[in-house]
Formats: sequence, C-alpha cells, structure tokens
Amino acid sequence: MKRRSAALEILNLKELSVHRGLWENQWLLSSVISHLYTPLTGAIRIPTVSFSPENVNATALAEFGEYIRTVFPTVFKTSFIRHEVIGEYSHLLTVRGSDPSLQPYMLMAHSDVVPAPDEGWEVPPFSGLERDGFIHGRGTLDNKNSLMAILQALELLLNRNYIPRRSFFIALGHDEEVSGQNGAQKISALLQARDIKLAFIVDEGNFILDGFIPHLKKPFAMIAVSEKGSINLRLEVNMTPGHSSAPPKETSIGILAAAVSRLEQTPMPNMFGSGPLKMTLQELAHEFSFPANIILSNLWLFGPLVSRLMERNYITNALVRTTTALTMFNAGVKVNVIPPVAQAIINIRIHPAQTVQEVLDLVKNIVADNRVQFHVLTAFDPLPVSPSDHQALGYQLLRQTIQSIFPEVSTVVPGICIGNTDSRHYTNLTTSIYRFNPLYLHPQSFRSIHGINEKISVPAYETQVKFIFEFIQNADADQEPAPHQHEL
Ligand SMILES: CCCCCCCC/C=C\CCCCCCCC(=O)N[C@@H](Cc1ccccc1)C(=O)O
Ligand SMILES: [Zn+2]
Ligand SMILES: [Zn+2]
Repeated sequence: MKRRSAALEILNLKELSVHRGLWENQWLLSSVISHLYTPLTGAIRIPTVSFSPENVNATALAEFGEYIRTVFPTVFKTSFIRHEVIGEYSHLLTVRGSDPSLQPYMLMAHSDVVPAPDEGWEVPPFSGLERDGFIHGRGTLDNKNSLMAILQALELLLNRNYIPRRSFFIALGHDEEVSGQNGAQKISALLQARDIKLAFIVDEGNFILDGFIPHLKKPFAMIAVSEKGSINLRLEVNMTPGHSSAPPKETSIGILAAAVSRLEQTPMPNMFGSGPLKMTLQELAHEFSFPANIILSNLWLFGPLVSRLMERNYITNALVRTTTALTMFNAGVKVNVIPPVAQAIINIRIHPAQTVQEVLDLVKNIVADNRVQFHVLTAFDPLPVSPSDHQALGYQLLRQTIQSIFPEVSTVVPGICIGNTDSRHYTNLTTSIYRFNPLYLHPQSFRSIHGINEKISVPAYETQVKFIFEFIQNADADQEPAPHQHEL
C-alpha cells in the first residue's frame, strides 16, 4: 500500500457528492428498493431506538451492524484496522498508525436514538427521506450523522491508500441514550485492561452556534471541555388508600404535586462566575459590538448584569445553574380510588460548580416535607474540565480544522455541554475530552434534538465528512499545531 504524501489530502465537496452518487448506484444494484440512498439515509431507516438499558431494539442494532459493514467495505477489510463488537452491538475500531511514538486518540459516536412517535413530524421519523436538500429523521443530528461521517471519511481516506501516522480508535456505542452501560462503559473497561492511554477524545456535544445570543450576529464554535453532572431522582409519596367519595384532606397525588411544583418554582442558585462559562464569555467578548464587548470583558464589574440576562433565556439559563426538569409523573389506578402511591421522576443537570450531594441537600430543603421519599436512580458529578490552552493537542486540532473547514467562523471558544455524552465513561483513559459536532446549530434545530423534525442539510452532512477527513490527517502531526494566525 502506498504511503500517503506529506501534503494534506484535500477532499472537495464536489468529489464527496460524486462519492454519494457511487453509493446510490451501489444500492440500486444491490437492493430492490428504488429510492436513492446515501449512507446516512439508509442508517436513519434502521430504527435503533433505546427505551431503557433493558429495552433496546436488538434487531435494529444487529441490522445496523450489518449495514455499516456493507456500506463501508474498505474500513472493515483493511489489514491495519481491527474491528471488535463489544456488548453485542457496540463497535470498536482500532486503526493502527505507522508511528508508535505518537499517542493514540479516539473518535466517538453512537448508533442508538431516542424514540420518535410519528405525530408532528413533517416526514416520518424513520423514513430517512431526502427532501428539499435535507435528510430527515431521528438521528440525523443525534448522532448517526457523526457515526456515518466518521466511517465515511475513513472509507474515503483508505480508498486513497491513506495510512495514518498516529493510531486512533473509533468507539461507536449502541446505548448512549440510556446510560452507555453496555457499550461505552464496556469499551472503556476493555481499553483500560489493555493499558491504553489516549491523547484526547472527540465526541458529540456542542456545535457551531448561530442565533443563540441576542445581538451576536456571527456564528461561533463552542467546543465543550466539560459536561454537566446529572441526577435522576424518584420522589414518592405513600398514603392510605380509600373511597374517593370521602377523600382525606391530602392525598398522595396532592402532596407530591405540591412538592414537585415547589421544585419547579424554586430555581437552583445562579452559579455564574464559577466554571468554564466565564472563560467562554471572555473569549467571545470581541465578537460583540459596543457596549456588550466592554461588558463581557469586564465581568468583575458587570457579572451580575450578565448573569441576570442569561437567566432570562431557557438555554442560556441552563449554563448558569443546575436545572430541574420534571419528566415523569405516575399515580392512580381508578377514577374512584384514592391512590396509595404517587411517583415522580426529576431529571437534574448539575452545574460544574456543584456536586451531587450539594444538589440533593438543596432539593430536600426545597421539598421540605418528610412524607416525600427520595430515591436516587442514577447520579454523577459534573465532568472534569479538559485543557483548552495552546498545548492542548485535541483542542488545538479541532480549532485548526474548524478554521480550515469553516473559514467564516472566526471564534472558537471552550464551553460546557448541557447534555451528557458517552465520553464521560472514558475519564480513566484521558484528561482531554472534547465534545464537538462540526455542524451549524440554530435554536430551532436545537429543539429538534430529542424533539420533532430532526433533520440535517445534505451540504452540512458532507461538510461533516470533510471535517473528519481533514481532522484525521491533521492529527498525524507529532506536535501541537501552531496557534492560528488570527491570534497573532
Ligand atoms: C453563551 C453561549 C450560549 C450557548 C448555548 C448553548 C447551546 C447548546 C448547544 C448544544 C447542546 C446540545 C447538547 C447535545 C448533547 C446531547 C446528548 C444527549 O442527548 N445525551 C443524553 C444522554 C443521557 C445521559 C444520561 C441518561 C440518559 C441519556 C442526555 O443528556 O440526556
Ligand atoms: Zn447523542
Ligand atoms: Zn441524545
């Protein structure tokens, strides 16, 4: 196999479109389906829905495993790539580089998706239809786009006889949406048993954000260097059941409803000023015009004002405090029976400056009713903050590749991910975990993640492939990349 030239292999979008065409033809030959596919549309059609750790769609996950082997044949037959199936449906690819002195890194994505009832969708969520320049369906942003883009970029590189210098892993989880315990956790344990240490990890997470901050017209890239902690808490009230014709003064439902209402009405403390947000805003300040640039550059003075402004919007509010979402409520079995038990689930996302224990204490103080019992279902603290300085290889490679693929994006800032990712299971392998999708995200598309009408534009998906294609090659450098010239 030919050694790749020292010069960066450039993939232009026209070439990628041609490649899509090839896939379409291949599918036409090998399938009875007359609709034209891209690898991503085919992936969306497989309903790999996770409901709970015990209830995943095993048939769809198995089909998905077959599908990626079919559409990326070179990846799965290349001699220097080892493929292992972990936890039945997750995939670990080990791509052996030619220079063992370079520390390996890891790219991550997941194949499972959250459920998507048909109601409200412009296009059925598992049809994978391409319409008006968009591929529609569950998983087009979270996170089959990344999974397919990683494999598609690698397939393209291999077909050009590329051999990486730096080894890397590709970890594709199958149960990220329900905790990652059978996928990411097992892959992490396996790599730990093999004594692997990683230079860095890149997983899903933040995006190139556009339209999230009033008065900021320009998009900026936010690489998440941490993610919030989480508690899933079950609240339960048990009371004596009885006939509804003579109800007691308080029922289990009433007591629990009042408790959860107090939680909803009492926001957790605003933690503005601690955690990575300050760094995010300071690095963003120059993007704003007067007077916002001065305000953001002087948070020692204007911090209270900025923190109040951030609280007003539900997305930026999630950056300044621990959030409390009431997500499930169950009680009652019959119209005329006073129910013995009422239960509610509270999904809490912990601000980086707080811990599970501190938040549980606050919740108990807010509820302040000893008839309400607390059961912690799952809990973990906020994740450590990964480095984002000039020596931080993973961060600088992302930044370098963002500036090459998205030249119009002049600002790249470190930030926090308000959701959780499978990457949290890998803290024993590296201190450098970056959560970033090379895609534009607008507030409307943010709402489509886990919501309705999730979709990705075909050019956006092609650009994601191009980004990874270039990122893998950039990672072959044996030193951290030079700071971008805009900084000089
Ligand atoms: C000043 C800057 C303004 C910035 C605005 C921030 C905009 C936010 C942008 C993107 C955030 C998207 C987060 C996407 C990650 C979602 C991954 C996910 O869905 N994870 C699940 C995983 C999970 C975890 C634990 C149990 C079950 C599932 C989740 O977090 O729920
Ligand atoms: Zn995801
Ligand atoms: Zn998700």
